[in-house]
Amino acid sequence: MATTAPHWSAPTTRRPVDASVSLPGSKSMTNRALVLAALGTEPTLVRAPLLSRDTELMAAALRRLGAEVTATGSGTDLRVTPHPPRGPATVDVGNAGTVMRFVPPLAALADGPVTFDGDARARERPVGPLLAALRDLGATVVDDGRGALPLVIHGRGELPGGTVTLDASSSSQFVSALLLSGPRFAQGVEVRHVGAPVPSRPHLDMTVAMLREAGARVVTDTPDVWRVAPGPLRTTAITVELDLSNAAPFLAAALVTGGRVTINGWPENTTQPGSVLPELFTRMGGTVHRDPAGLTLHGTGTIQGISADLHEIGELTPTIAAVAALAETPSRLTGIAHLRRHETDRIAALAREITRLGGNVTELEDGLVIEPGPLHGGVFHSYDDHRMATSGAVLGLAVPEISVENIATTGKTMPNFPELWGEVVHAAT
Ligand SMILES: O=C(O)C1=C[C@@H](OP(=O)(O)O)[C@@H](O)[C@H](O)C1
Ligand SMILES: C=C(OP(=O)(O)O)C(=O)O
Repeated sequence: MATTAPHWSAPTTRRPVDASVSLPGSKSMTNRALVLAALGTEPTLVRAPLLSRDTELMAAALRRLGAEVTATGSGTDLRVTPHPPRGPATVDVGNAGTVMRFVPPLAALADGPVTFDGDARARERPVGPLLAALRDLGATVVDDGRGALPLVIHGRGELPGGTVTLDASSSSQFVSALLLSGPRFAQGVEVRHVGAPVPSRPHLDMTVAMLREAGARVVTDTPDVWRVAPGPLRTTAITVELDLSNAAPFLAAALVTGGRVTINGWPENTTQPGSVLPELFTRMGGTVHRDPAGLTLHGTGTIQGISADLHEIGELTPTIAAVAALAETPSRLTGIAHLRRHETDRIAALAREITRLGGNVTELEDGLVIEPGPLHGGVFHSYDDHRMATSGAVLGLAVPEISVENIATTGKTMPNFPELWGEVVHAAT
């Protein structure tokens, strides 16, 4: 008989946390690195990758398409040996947006059919504009008739490529997906976005920067137009930065407890959206200090609410909303309608769960208004969403007796979250 794991009691502390934290690698950079390496001309060492559900799904997908992906050294790096992509193959995308969007263009280069399916939620997440773009670029795509998973790409071993126009307002990953495989299309690719602004700009910058690092020629001199020239990807090593999005709940712990958290090895220059966290959490009441060891956030004992357009940094919303629910003044978080099609409808889920704990939250079409007020304990549901689970943990620091349902869902991007969180809270002075 199937058993359900017990809810996880989120640790509460009345004392300031005082900890230095070493975080695993970035999901977004790991999965880009794996795709670029699989499309390369020679074996590539991916250093310090994230090992989690999303990256294992990506590695498995690339293996299905013929690449070799193996652990090397002490098991902390991955070696990718590319081979021409081939079908027939079946790819499980789980609920990983990066696998669901980045692998279909690569499958369009395969010789043979490639079938994609995933978790129930994956069938609800948008992929239609990407599929239409692939068809325009010469691919044969058979979907379920709704422009969603499950789908089959019937590759012929090459793709003409060329210029394509699409609406990427529901996910930046459509553009990243086409650009990442673009060097291998016969004519390269020119992607033109039309429609409401593309979200998650830093992730597009990350795609462009990593393509260039791997030897691709990318032109971005016109807003909303990206051109990738055809040519080889001659990468031999890619180093993955630590995951700044998963740094968010740990920095929040300093703010919420009036303590100190240092994120070891914070990168000096980065395209990750988490680079805005120091400024954002300063506005919410913290102070930030950088030195060669890393980035330190000190909480001051007060938490201010914030008015912020989070369109570019949507994936940080669940943590920011949790901090906002503990603030002394109201917050207004906007520009994040696209979060309704993330791992779960994050706007509805945050509103429901914070309200359930006594909070005062108004759901907007594109965001949340969060008013100050006392919270009480209860079950915080995670909706199979890693970032919902970690926001429950942030609330639990200050509110006794919160239990998070399905903390294991943090395994999507951070399997060691519960242990590391326990160590940080334990390190309260
Ligand atoms: O390219 C990426 O690695 C990502 C892009 C963003 O997706 P959306 O643009 O769909 O929000 C982000 O939310 C996601 O977590 C990771
Ligand atoms: C939206 C996210 O993930 P995905 O890559 O599945 O889109 C996320 O990690 O917050």
